[in-house]
Amino acid sequence: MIEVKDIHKTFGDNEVLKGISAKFEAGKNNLIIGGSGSGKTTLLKCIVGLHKPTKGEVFFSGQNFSELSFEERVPIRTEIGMLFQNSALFDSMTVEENIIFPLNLFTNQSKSEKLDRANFCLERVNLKGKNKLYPAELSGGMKKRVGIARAISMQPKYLFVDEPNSGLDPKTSILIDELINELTDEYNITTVVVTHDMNSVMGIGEHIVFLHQGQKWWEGSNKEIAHTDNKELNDFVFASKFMQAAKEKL
Ligand SMILES: Nc1ncnc2c1ncn2[C@@H]1O[C@H](COP(=O)(O)OP(=O)(O)OP(=O)(O)O)[C@@H](O)[C@H]1O
Repeated sequence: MIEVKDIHKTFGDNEVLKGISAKFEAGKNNLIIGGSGSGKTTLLKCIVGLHKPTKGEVFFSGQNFSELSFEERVPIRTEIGMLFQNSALFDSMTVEENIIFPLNLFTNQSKSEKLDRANFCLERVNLKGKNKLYPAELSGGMKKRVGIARAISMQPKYLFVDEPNSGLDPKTSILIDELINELTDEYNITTVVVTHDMNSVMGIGEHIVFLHQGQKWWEGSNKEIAHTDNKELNDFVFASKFMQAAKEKL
């Protein structure tokens, strides 16, 4: 489980996060949603340590990450898998080399152990045999799946995903969501996903934190969202006529 307590983040005179507290449980898809500029990515970066919160604390399985030194954070870092926007694959490396990269950095595994792990992860994301391709030879959906394979190569306890559906067609988006959902469940991962995608919200949003103007404005599940009377959340989720019509049928 991950817990954030009273997270504030200010850039210059721009107070982006104004005291966010939330718990993200293991084995659950935890979604952070909100309008553009509401602070979603900033919150994600504060949790993983890419930003230092101006105030507040982050706990990984009860351990206060915020008060650890860079070296003391290493064991937790090795338990974190990340998939950021545009998949962030290394273009000069093959698919296999990309997946093995974290294993080279953080483990003493032999070459054949690393290869076995890469093959296992590739199979798990339905890309068996694509080892020797380069990122430029992959579609957007395949790149995301390689990104996921790399993120799970270290068997993470925590998985952070920023906009997994950006640039994907609706069908591929759903496949990526389902994959994240299955892995979360299968390995009891604490998964935190930042998303704009309403299909994801309704499809895999077991626990949703809605940010508005730097604050936690609403929290609940995809089932609860359909019946919320929170105005800002309603305006955000059911902005389109199509979503409004869908809501009326729920
Ligand atoms: N490194 C930074 N330096 C200064 N300001 C920043 C920095 N990172 C983010 N911000 C500001 O913080 C605010 C929130 O940005 P953030 O990327 O967290 O929003 P978001 O909700 O993820 O938006 P989007 O949905 O558009 O990606 C924005 O006003 C942005 O300009």
